[in-house]
Amino acid sequence: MPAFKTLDDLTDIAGKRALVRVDLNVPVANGKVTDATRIERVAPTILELSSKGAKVILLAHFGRPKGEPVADMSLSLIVSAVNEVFSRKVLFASDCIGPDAKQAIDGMKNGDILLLENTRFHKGEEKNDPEFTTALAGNGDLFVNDAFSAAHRAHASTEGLAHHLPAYAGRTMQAELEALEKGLGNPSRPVVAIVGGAKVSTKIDLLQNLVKRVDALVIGGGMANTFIAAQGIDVGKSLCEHDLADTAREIMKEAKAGGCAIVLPLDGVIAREFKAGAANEVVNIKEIPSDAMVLDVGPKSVEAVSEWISKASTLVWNGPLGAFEIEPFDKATVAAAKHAAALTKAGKLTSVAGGGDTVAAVNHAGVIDDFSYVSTAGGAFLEWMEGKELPGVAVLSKSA
Ligand SMILES: Nc1ncnc2c1ncn2[C@@H]1O[C@H](COP(=O)(O)OP(=O)(O)O)[C@@H](O)[C@H]1O
Ligand SMILES: O=C(OP(=O)(O)O)[C@H](O)COP(=O)(O)O
Repeated sequence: MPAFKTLDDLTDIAGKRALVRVDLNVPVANGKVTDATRIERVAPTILELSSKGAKVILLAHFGRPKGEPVADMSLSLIVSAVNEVFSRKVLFASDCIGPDAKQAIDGMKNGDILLLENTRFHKGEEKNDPEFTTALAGNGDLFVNDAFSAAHRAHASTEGLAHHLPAYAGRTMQAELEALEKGLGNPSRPVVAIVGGAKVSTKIDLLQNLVKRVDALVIGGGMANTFIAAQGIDVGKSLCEHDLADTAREIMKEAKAGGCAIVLPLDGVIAREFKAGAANEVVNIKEIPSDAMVLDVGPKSVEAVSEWISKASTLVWNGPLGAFEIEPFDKATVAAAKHAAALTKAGKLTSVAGGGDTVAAVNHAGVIDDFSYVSTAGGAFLEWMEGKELPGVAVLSKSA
């Protein structure tokens, strides 16, 4: 467990401007937050700081807008969900630096909570640019990082700020690291990992190390399509990153050499439209029509995944097996979640799942309370599992 300062080290903060990095990158459909877990998890830190009289200024990203304002990635869309979870009125400023931010901060009273607009609307955020970081730091007297799920990013608001201001870990940051260490610090074998979802390019590299630490890697979702295509199989219009075929082949080679089983789908549920209730059918994974896309793994694959979960003593899971937000493409994810939950309840499995959408999926399956631990983090949790140093955590230790 890394040593860092926590909120317990913060005394006499009435009137101080606390810049708090949180992860509010929550799933949204039709303008509504569909899973508020990440908001709920940062509430203790924010309400504690507020009750001690700090002016609480929230920094967060939302989606991947690539350094420019994008209307449907505005954090204004989630303010009402934040108000609801905190049972408080949270103020909002339409920029995270500059005159709009300054005006809003100058108007704050002790204990107020202000959410600043998406930090990723500025190119300097992801570049960890010193000029942008200095501008952010100018709005605060201290920095609290409570965004464990973004701690694998060395961005201005997750890493840079800790070089400018006294830095502290928030309650969720602390709790996540403690829970992961307790559940997975010395995992009981066999360890089975399930990795699915859509963030193929940002997660595929970490599989290279993960296959050295687990006994089996079950691949589903968009990630699976990339591995299937890498074997020369046509995946039609499926979500797939063809330029990562070499990386996928390399991972399969390394897994084989190290004795880690790679489990890929045998069949898929295909459709021609990405929408709920779209006409669909099950096909062999080698027979995907060129005008169709795989939106879920099929029943034979679910059976195989369930068998691997049954063999596991420890399960780590990030990324849904299919497009679970649109029925009936949630079937495989729900079946796997229920199976893992039942084994956990029976005391036969330690199960840890994480990631913004994975949490939503496990919630959708109705079994979130039966998992051993559910992390808010996906990529960060897998990188932690790989044994990698997370920049957002490392900098807190250095500044302690
Ligand atoms: N076969 C698929 N085709 C398209 N999208 C998929 C497929 N399988 C999963 N997804 C999508 O992956 C997304 C979640 O991926 P990701 O962001 O990597 O997970 P997490 O947020 O849990 O880390 C979901 O929105 C889901 O719809
Ligand atoms: O949703 C997140 O990560 P996750 O999809 O791995 O759970 C975090 O907010 C990080 O987002 P990013 O992967 O765009 O840096």
